[in-house]
Amino acid sequence: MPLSSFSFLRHHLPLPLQLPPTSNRQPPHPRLFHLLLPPFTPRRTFVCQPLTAATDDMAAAAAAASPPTLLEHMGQAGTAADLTVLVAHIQSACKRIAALVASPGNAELSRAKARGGAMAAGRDAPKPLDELSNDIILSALQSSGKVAALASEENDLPIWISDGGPYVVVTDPLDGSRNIEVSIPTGTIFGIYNRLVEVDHLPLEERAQLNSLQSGTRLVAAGYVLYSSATILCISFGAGTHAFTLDWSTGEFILTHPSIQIPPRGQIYSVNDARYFDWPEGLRKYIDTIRQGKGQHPKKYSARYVCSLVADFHRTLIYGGVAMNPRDHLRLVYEANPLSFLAEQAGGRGSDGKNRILTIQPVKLHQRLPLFLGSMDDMLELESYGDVQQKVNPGYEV
Ligand SMILES: O=P(O)(O)OC[C@H]1O[C@](O)(COP(=O)(O)O)[C@@H](O)[C@@H]1O
Repeated sequence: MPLSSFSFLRHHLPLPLQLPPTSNRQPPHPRLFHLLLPPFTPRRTFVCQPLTAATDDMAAAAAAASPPTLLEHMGQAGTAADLTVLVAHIQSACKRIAALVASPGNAELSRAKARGGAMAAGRDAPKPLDELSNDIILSALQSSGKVAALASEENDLPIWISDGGPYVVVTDPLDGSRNIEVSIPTGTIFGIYNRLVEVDHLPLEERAQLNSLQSGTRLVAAGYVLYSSATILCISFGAGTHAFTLDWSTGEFILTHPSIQIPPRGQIYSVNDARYFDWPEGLRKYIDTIRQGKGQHPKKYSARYVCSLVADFHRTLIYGGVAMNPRDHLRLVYEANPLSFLAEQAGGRGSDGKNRILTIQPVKLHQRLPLFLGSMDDMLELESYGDVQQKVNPGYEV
């Protein structure tokens, strides 16, 4: 029996698991039904019948009805061919990073570290995962043939890849990697710009620099990949924010959250509040007020802080509220800009406490700033306190 027939049947056999009648859970995603099926048994002999034209039609109809993969979605949206090729390479790189962060090798890395440097030294020393992730992304971008320059958190200077590449990519290849040893979610963040053809005549270093310091308003696309209980790729091409979940059985990112709209107001604030005593008066007042349910929204807010930017942002995008790091810590070019673009495309806001992030002109590749992201009403209320940027930044150990 051809494999495709199996795959068709897996999608059409009745579900053996019934949801409890009182449950308000959504039924599982159609592409994931087969994961709930028990292993194939000879009792289901009818599945071995050859497929007829009718079943072929049904298979085609089912394929048309199922949610698209990332690349199918881009095809339907009429995305430029060059951009589709580039995103195809980025998604492949991120699947490799997803496997890397889940690999048993990490446990050995952390045990060796805990033993106090018993790891191999020099050329044989294992590379930290953020460096490995950077290598994976660089190599994917090189083989895409679509990238002129890459600016990454892991490199002091932008890397010039190819004169003819139509795009420039900025990235934090593995944010939150300090959490890896305890299996807390991590993420890749990326932004895509057009190459500035008007500076093609400049010396290479200057060209690379100018291309990487483009203002966030010029982003063509931006996204993140969250490596957590599910691997989720969230992306915007400037027409809404959409999230795709990796189906490990097929290796495809499947559209699971089309046209995300961040609720105008949430009930969650996300901040490292061990720094309360270093915060300015305005921020303290804001947090004190919403905690007590005395703000514009009459409910008491809850606190959630993973300390992993992509995870904190993803939750905020779906549930609403505000995620913030009020000190000069997060990076404008490859963290704040892409995430603000996604927030805005979902109806939310990204600011440094005063200004819209996307309008801040970067002057340095690794420039840091306070970052506030979230629901429109929560953000406006927060900014109305004026004094929310933390000026004291002693460089906390943890
Ligand atoms: O220590 P803080 O101020 O809570 O910062 C935590 C933030 O720093 C990050 O870990 C990023 O920091 P690094 O770029 O130094 O890895 C984010 O994932 C997280 O949101």
